[in-house]
Amino acid sequence: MSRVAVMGSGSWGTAFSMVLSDAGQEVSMWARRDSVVAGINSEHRNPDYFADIDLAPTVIASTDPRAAMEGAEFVVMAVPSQTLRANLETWTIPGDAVVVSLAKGIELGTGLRASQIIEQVAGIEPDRVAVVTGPNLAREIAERQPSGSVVASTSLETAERLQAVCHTRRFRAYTNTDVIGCELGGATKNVIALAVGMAVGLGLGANATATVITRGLAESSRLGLALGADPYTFSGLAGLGDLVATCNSPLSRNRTFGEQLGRGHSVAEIAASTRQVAEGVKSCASILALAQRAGVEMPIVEAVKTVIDGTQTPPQMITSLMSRSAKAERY
Ligand SMILES: NC(=O)c1ccc[n+]([C@@H]2O[C@H](COP(=O)([O-])OP(=O)(O)OC[C@H]3O[C@@H](n4cnc5c(N)ncnc54)[C@H](O)[C@@H]3O)[C@@H](O)[C@H]2O)c1
Ligand SMILES: O=P(O)(O)OC[C@H](O)CO
Repeated sequence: MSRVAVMGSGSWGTAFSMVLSDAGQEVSMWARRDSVVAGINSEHRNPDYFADIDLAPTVIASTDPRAAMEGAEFVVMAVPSQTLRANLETWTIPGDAVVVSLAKGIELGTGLRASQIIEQVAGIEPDRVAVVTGPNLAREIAERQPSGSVVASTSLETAERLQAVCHTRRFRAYTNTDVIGCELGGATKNVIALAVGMAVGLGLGANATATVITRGLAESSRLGLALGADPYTFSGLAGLGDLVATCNSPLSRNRTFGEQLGRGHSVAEIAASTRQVAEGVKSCASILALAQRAGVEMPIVEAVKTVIDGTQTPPQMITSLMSRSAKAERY
């Protein structure tokens, strides 16, 4: 049994805590709100996320980050990408713990992936940093539906240690050492899901959504290749797998956000209607900046950003994408 701290008690932090406890680990969660801690410790339920599903009694919670991380061999970052740096700056990671990111976004301003933020802020070597990614809609994981996932670290040994603590008969974790590709796949699929959601909200059909998904994968792979990723990662669970799950599921916050945009709601209205984060809304800008620096064309990401910025409407976005010059199909 390993002791694992999960820093963040939102959707994915809560569902991943269930995976870890199902795999036999002792889990200690950090939450910001007293009511969430009280619910987990006394009712064994998170009152704010999946309140209908029981947590194992061995899952405990605290609002004190130091107490949550005490003695942990793995510290899991389960906060949104744009808040990771500020949270990490206030935390002291214990001893030689492996730090694991669940985040799927690129930091605004720096263009850093979550693993790079962890290395930079916590001063941890890459071989002690890992990520979990793949087609893992939190609600389905919390319901213990079967899913594949990817645990990635530049150190295969670290990835295998993480695999050993979270692999279950319902959560099939595959190792990967291509952290760059795994994190880029997870971040870019959120932006592509916004575009697919817009197409759905506009009433477009399967041909349109399949085209956005496929060309979205092409531009994500192009970016990955330019930034040193293994292109095969993009045809795996962290790439195609997550893209398909997110773009096809009404459970996805990014696809849902896009769908609301397609139905004519504004970014501000949609953001105000939920407290959950659709990472693609911010990461479209940071991913586009990364692509421009690398000289990579990402027309769908660029088009999504115009809608988020309010310079195009979703129908105009579709028209502008369809009006691009004719091309050969290549990555
Ligand atoms: N929900 C999913 O299905 C899912 C699946 C895989 C990956 N992810 C990724 O995991 C990360 C976390 O997502 P989530 O779904 O748990 O998000 P969420 O919005 O449900 O929860 C975020 C958690 O972070 C905490 N937090 C700490 N500091 C914060 C701050 N400054 N602002 C906002 N929240 C703060 C919140 O209290 C909350 O507990 C994201 O990068 C997301 O893309 C989510
Ligand atoms: O709800 P979303 O859009 O943040 O997607 C959740 C997961 O990343 C799916 O794997």
